[in-house]
Amino acid sequence: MTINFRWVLRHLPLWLIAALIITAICGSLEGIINGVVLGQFPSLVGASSAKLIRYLLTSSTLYLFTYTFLYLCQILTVVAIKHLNIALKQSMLTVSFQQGEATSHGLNHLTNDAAKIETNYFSALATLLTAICGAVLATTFVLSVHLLMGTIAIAFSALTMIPMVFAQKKIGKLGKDWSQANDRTVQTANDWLAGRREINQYRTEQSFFARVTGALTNSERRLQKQNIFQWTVQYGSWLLVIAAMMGPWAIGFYLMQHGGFGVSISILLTLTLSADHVVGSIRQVMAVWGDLASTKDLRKLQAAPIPFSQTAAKTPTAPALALHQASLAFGDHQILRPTTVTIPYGSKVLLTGPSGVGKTSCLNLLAGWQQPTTGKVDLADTPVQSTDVTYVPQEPWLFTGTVRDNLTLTAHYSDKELLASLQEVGLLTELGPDPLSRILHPDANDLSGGQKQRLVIARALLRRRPVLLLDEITAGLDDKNAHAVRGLLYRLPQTIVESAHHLDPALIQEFHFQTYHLQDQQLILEH
Ligand SMILES: Nc1ncnc2c1ncn2[C@@H]1O[C@H](COP(=O)(O)OP(=O)(O)OP(=O)(O)O)[C@@H](O)[C@H]1O
Repeated sequence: MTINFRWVLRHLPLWLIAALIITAICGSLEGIINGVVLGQFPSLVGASSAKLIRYLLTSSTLYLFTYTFLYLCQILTVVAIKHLNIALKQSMLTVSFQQGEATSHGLNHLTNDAAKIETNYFSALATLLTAICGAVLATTFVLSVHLLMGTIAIAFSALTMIPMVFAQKKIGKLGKDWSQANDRTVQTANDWLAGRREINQYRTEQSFFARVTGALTNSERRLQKQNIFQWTVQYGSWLLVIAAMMGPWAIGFYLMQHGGFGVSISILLTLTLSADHVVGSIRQVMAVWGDLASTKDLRKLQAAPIPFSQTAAKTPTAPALALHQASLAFGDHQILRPTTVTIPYGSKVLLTGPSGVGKTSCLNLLAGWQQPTTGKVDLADTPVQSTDVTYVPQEPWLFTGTVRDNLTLTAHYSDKELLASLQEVGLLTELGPDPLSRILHPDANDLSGGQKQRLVIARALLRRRPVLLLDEITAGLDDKNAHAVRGLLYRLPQTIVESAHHLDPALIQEFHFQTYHLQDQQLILEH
């Protein structure tokens, strides 16, 4: 999806577009008013006081009129940019989420790219509107003063567009280079802050700081390169402005000397004054064109946002989970060869295998989070979706908010249900006197790793979905808690597929677990 002019029009209310056009036209009359007002000077020589006062009042009213509209146009532009920024950031957030983009990339789009699009595209479009209005009005005036000389002046003005026509592609590419360098800066800054402890304990502050600074310098250098190139193109346009002024004068002088087409020095004077507004507006258009071009690649989002589904598909009761000739590979790294396995509802399955063999990837496949390379993964004969199952990850994620917020995730559950789920995972007494209202900060260590894990399990228990996928959930728990949490989960009637290095043999036997060992890209049934 591309953020372009059509997108902008679609995201602005009609009244705002109309008001912007009207105020831009009325606010661009300065050039003409200058011509009209200053053009009357010769007739004021020896005029009466009354005429001079009338002249002053009329001139003031005309300037007041156009500046007031210019002000209103700026205010409406601010309103329009607010609308567009909200829509842009909503789209960026949605696309990053739906495309599974890395957090640092998503944040880079939302901050740096969005800021650049605001300045160099949205604001630039507003400037373009006023510049075009100014150019059109000044052109009309110039042509009405003298058709031939006006046409010549405008034709020469058009020359100033040439550098930008040739440079816009390169400016766009430089803009993209800058964004990629920025991405790297955000990534290294993220490492610097999130990896603070490792960096400190291994005394590598200097080299890590050098990495961040290097990335920062690189992105600033790229921005500088882009800006210098843009100004160089601008300089080329300015040089052509000289031709745009001297050319019509030369022709005008020639016609004056040979007495052609009624060209006089006063016509040339008026034309130069007003044509300067044509050239000035076109020069502004050119500068803005460079800004617009610099965002060309940034405005291409990875995809169009898809509206969020309101309701999860209804999952049938007691569904079987099945791999049908399902395989998985990341590029040429094969994780699972075509495999057919059926896991009847209520089964308890253990997935084992050496580190890095692909257990988490297989769980992601069963969760519908990862699409198989070939074959399919079904739940009750329809492709499994992430909303059909509950996946409890190795590293739990808590959201900023209260324990209640973290359990409900905005769904409706009674306090009784929430407290019961905390009780089930042994957290009820550990979280203080009013556990549901306790505020959590995802980045702070106000809960231990095991407590976080149990809170996420409580969140999963509330949902009672037919399949529970557990990925190393006991990594942060002591033996007693691990045994208790597993005992609780295994007693549930749902299907459970668990990937774990540390097993609980007694429970595995008690709940009749089937063990699949992942080795050589094959799932081998052991029991
Ligand atoms: N999205 C991905 N793109 C490319 N490669 C991936 C992706 N996800 C996982 N891999 C690779 O697949 C391999 C298996 O990773 P996976 O996390 O599934 O292993 P694992 O058996 O769960 O490991 P561990 O027991 O250490 O957690 C790794 O080499 C990993 O780098």
